[in-house]
Amino acid sequence: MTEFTMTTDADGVATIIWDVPGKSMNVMSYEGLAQVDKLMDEALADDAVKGIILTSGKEGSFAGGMDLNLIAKMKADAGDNPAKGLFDGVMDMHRLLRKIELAGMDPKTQKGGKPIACVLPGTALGIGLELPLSCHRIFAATNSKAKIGLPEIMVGIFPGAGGTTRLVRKMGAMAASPFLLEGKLVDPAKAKAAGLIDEVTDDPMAAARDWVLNAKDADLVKPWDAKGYKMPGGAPYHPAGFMTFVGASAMVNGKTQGVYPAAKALLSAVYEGALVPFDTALKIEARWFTSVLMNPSSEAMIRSLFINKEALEKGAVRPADVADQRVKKLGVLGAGMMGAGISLVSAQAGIEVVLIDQTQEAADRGKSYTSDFADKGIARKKTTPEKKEQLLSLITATTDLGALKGCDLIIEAVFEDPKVKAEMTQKVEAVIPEDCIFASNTSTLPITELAKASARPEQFIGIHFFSPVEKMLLVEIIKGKGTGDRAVAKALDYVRQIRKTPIVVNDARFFYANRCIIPYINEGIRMVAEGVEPALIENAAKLVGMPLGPLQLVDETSIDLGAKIARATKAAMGDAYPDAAVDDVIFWMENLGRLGRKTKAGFYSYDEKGKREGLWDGLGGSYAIAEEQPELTDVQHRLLFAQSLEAVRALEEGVLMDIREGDVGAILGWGFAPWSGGPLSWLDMIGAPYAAERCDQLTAKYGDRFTCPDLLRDMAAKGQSFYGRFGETAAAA
Ligand SMILES: C/C=C/C(=O)SCCNC(=O)CCNC(=O)[C@H](O)C(C)(C)COP(=O)(O)OP(=O)(O)OC[C@H]1O[C@@H](n2cnc3c(N)ncnc32)[C@H](O)[C@@H]1OP(=O)(O)O
Repeated sequence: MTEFTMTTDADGVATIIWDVPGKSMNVMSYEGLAQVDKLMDEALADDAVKGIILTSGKEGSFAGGMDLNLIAKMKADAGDNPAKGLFDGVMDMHRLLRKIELAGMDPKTQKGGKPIACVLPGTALGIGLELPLSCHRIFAATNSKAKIGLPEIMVGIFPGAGGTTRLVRKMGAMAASPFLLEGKLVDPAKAKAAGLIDEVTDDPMAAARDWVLNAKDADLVKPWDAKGYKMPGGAPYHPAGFMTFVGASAMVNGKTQGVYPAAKALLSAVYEGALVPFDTALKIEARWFTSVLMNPSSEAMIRSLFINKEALEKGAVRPADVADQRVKKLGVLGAGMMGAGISLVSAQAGIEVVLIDQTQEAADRGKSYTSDFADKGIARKKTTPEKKEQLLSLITATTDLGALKGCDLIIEAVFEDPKVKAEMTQKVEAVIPEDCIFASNTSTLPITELAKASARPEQFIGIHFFSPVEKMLLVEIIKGKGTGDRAVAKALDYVRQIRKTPIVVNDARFFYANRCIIPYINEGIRMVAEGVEPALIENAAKLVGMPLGPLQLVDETSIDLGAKIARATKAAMGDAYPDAAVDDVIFWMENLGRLGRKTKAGFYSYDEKGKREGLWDGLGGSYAIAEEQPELTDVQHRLLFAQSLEAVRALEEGVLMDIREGDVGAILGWGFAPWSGGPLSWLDMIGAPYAAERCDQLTAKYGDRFTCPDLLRDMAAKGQSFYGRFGETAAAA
């Protein structure tokens, strides 16, 4: 497949166009690298060529980077000695980019090279920016929608095609760190201001051509190849540079708790590379990049956070034979926090919204959420007053159910009371079109039960948002027993419209996400009851990559909600209810009125403004700290297994229908240790035999809730992994 082509004009300007057939955006492949390498060789050797322009044939983008599908299997493709195979492959990439950079110039005189410009019509990410960074000048089109940067760290790798070494030498470690360590993406104007690219213009091809035809020898010499080069901000052996590196290291460790291999490797590559000449630094970068590619975390992160996330967003689990169900008019019942957030994200997607509440004041308050959100955007120059008006014009706040006429989707977000919900369902079904889909945003009530109030149970479904709606990326779609395919397709098409990631699960107590997060919180609280040092519980959670410790999480979601869930679960389970020790602590806290952040008192103490201060020292008064504290690994495993075993049980019971959804949903829904790729990926990482053995040990020590699920036991016996057992499509059924 031809991915790069070259033409040379009468003035000797060779234009190399990157245009991968059948892709809406270029991505780099092994074949592409070989092709651009060959064309560069030809252009550099051809006396008729005076200069080169590298650009893309895609409108609005240069490239999305190296093909992440390829990176995910690079290790498997690298032969019997994968570390060597990977290192050699990375060094080949470095050689190509270095060849572009040196452009055939005489190494002694630094003269006689051919100018190479890169033209970016828009988005340029990963190697799609590293390749331009090796050229002599980068011209970008004026395109405020374009994203420019190095997002590799977000999927568990780092810019390993010279981007790390070049950026630090170009702008200094301090200025480079948001791009390298946080994967910050910017539009062309900001990229130019930051020094990532050189020019932004309406006609970048003309500007590049002009530059190529007039460039001087000195214009081709990169700062790091020029005599007397000094790293901006200082190299680590200078006091200022040293402090930058110490600060960056502390910041990275603070943010990642050392569990993300890519962040550590990146810092090492930057530090060690800054001490040595450029070409040696590239080798060091290649060595660290290889170590990251060898680490199972990078494969798991790419799989869950890019490949499978994207597959779910693009309809991997959508019923195939249902026509397009995009939403035109949405009715939202209940203008509280969830209803208001759902209205906001729907209006942002251009959907007409009718927001209903019992009083006009309540409905207006819900709409004002969108207004306030837009005001913040205006203050931060992310939107304009005109766009705000446009957004607000899409939302009708009213008490009149008649306004729901013509809606093709209703999302009910009223009080979590089955009676209230049933009444609303019936009232609303009387006015909406026959074919309208009715969804409940309940987080706790079974969909099949709620659907009993509906005259059209096949059109009844759960669409469960997480709070705050505008920030949380996951939407959990719940199929009740009677839910039909059109309702599932409608929910999926709607989630795609609002640009969130869906998972589809079968109905069961707490569905999937809450079902897994509750055992995590409960395990933390149970440890408090046992006298485990609360700081040990919270830190153990952070050290395995959970964004919030279980005690902080219950403070955020509120302790009275925890108590309410505990009462309802106990009522439903009767004697089989396993969490009495947890209730002891939860009800005690509830009686004390320490309900979490909202009362500025919970497992943590808060100041007047609600800022978290530290763990509440009164806890030890009733739940004395035991003299003997458990091993850190035991605490960590209790917290991880509590969630992961629940995910396995959800899979066994058919609540989860696809293991991709189990992993993606866990990371996006409740922040399950992203470095691991999700709970099922984590179990794959530690291996089923070890996981089963740990289950037995934890069961003997702490109780039956750690009993190894049959599925995991069977996998252990057969030496299987989840992704191995469930195959390419990863479908559980
Ligand atoms: C050593 C070097 C390492 C690297 O370079 S690692 C890769 C670093 N790059 C990334 O992490 C970026 C990943 N891609 C994205 O985040 C998004 O995509 C974009 C922001 C680039 C674009 O988003 P949007 O405008 O919403 O378009 P869309 O539909 O997501 O993407 C257009 C098509 O491009 C494919 N794509 C983009 N980047 C990559 C990539 N890096 N690897 C594989 N595919 C990619 C998508 O899948 C899709 O494809 P289809 O048109 O077939 O649906």
